Amino acid sequence: MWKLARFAAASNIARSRRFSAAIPGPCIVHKRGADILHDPWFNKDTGFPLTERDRLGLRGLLPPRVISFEQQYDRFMNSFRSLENNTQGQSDKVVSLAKWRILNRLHDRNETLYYRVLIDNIKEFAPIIYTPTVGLVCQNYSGLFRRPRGMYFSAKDKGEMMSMIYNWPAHEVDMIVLTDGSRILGLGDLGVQGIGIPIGKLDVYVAAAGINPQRILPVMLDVGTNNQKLLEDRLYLGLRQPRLEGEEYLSIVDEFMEAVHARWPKAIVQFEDFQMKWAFETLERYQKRFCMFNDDIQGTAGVALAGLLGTVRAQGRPLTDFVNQKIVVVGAGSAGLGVLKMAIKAVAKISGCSDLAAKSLFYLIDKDGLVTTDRNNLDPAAAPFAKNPRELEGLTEGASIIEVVKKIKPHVLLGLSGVGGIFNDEVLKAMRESVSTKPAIFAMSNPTMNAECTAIDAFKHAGENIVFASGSPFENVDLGNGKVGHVNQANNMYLFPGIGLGTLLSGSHLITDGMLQAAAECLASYMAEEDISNGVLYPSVDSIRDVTAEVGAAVLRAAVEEELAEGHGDVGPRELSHMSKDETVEYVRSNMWYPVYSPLVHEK
Ligand SMILES: NC(=O)C1=CN([C@@H]2O[C@H](COP(=O)(O)OP(=O)(O)OC[C@H]3O[C@@H](n4cnc5c(N)ncnc54)[C@H](O)[C@@H]3O)[C@@H](O)[C@H]2O)C=CC1
Ligand SMILES: CC(=O)C(=O)O
Ligand SMILES: [Mg+2]
Repeated sequence: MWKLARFAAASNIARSRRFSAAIPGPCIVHKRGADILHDPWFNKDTGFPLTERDRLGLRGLLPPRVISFEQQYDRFMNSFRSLENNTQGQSDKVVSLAKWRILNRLHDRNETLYYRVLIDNIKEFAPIIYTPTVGLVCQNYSGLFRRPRGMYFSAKDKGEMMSMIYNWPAHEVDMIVLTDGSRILGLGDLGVQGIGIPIGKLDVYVAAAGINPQRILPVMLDVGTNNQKLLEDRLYLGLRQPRLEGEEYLSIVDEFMEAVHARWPKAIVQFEDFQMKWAFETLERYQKRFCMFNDDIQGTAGVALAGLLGTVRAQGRPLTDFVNQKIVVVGAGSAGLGVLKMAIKAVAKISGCSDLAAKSLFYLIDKDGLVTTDRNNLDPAAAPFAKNPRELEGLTEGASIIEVVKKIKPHVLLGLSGVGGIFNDEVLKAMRESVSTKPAIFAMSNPTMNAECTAIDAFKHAGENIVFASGSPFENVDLGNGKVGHVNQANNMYLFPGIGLGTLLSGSHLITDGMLQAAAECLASYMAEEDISNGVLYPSVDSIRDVTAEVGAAVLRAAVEEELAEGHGDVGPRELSHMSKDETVEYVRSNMWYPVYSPLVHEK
């Protein structure tokens, strides 16, 4: 497929072509001398040409030789490779943190070079700046902290946020990722240390969607933590108080959202890793007022839906067969319930059945087992998906995963529980009895330690004909005799960058269900039949810019259809509505920022 080839892994030829790209337009800078060297947005290290050194008062502040961008790139990659060699034999944790540190130092020093190495090596570096290593970084944040990144709003800042927001140095902000640190991946409440997640997600935005890094803002809303270990840790950098609750909590989030909206009315706010109750409540509260979405509920749902549709195709069945699938979802949190909501709508749409009929495909399990209407204190959020035990033929309230799998013999077993290893040998072996010709196992919880099972165990116990996907990356599995068990990465990183970029370019002031559904449908149809039949449901992370261009275009076109598109920059709603599908993809692609050194022009 041409589109897959376009942004395939950076071969040397492709790279050298990019290094000799046309001269970029100038960039205005309001500082001079050492201040520029200490600003990672503008710093070029030894790459400043001599004329620029003169113009900007840098002469004498750098060693005399000018090093090209390509040489700087190679120098960094050589250091990275030496680090890999020098850390051989050390624990995974030590190696991962060492890799994160070397990348982070570059990020802090020279963003242009940092994002270039990230874009060109996204498959290798995503597991460092994103899941799983970002989880380890968050767990150790207070010890790893050297310099701040993003903004921190705390419960102590109540009443001050409207002025604080102006402390951010950039005039324009397009994309904000916000967390309160209450449910960081599957690692629980990490308080202020959760800032690593917005930083990592925004790095993916820059790498995958080409959002300009000068227009991104990671934000931590520190309302305290209920993590006793952190409260007792003398190095902990957040507020040492229990989390705010109820109206006190909401008033902090309200104030932040209003402050953002006042300064940057078009900025998109992605809510990330909020505990379930606040994830749903804030989505409900803001989705019709602000340009926002919740990635764990909505982004994850779209990626899982694309995977579920892929599993129907992988069995050689038409999509209308979705209605005959049996799907067990383990985890009734923000992610699991988000998946159910979107998937049920999709089943009803594809097969023309009622929502009620669509619901009957799904079995929901949480920490107390199978969710049924017999449950005492049934969570209202899970209630719409609770089974009537009278219709279950032998399964009762609270049935365990193994009981449900043995009884139902599902086509798909999907985990969003945050509990590592919960798909144990027995559960995986029971999946051999699945009624599907290609049973699917999605161990979507992050980071790696929290995955419901490993790829090796899945292929070993559930059989070689399964389709496997995980939230964090695993290596493909060698099945012997030259056969390979393909590992898909079912992670919302395939959607959120396109949702953000498509919304930004549409100029819509809201993110609607229609726009999100368009994103999911686009991802679902991205893979060719041949790949799908080989169990390859998602594209390689190497082609993430291409995926994002397609997803972004789908989101933009949905906004146009819903008459929400107000345009962006010089391109107004009329021009957007006249673009063909291919033109929209090209338009989105051409708006992706790409890291090159721009000539710097000083202005007072
Ligand atoms: N792959 C991806 O793109 C994404 C993965 N996730 C992952 O999903 C996980 C859950 O996220 P949320 O839904 O936001 O968390 P959550 O805390 O809202 O929900 C967790 C759910 O798992 C259930 N659970 C806990 N222990 C269980 C057990 N022993 N058996 C069965 N169910 C159990 C809980 O009852 C709850 O319903 C996290 O690990 C997160 O990293 C979340 C979003 C995206
Ligand atoms: C991927 C993601 O958003 C999560 O694990 O929470
Ligand atoms: Mg998340």
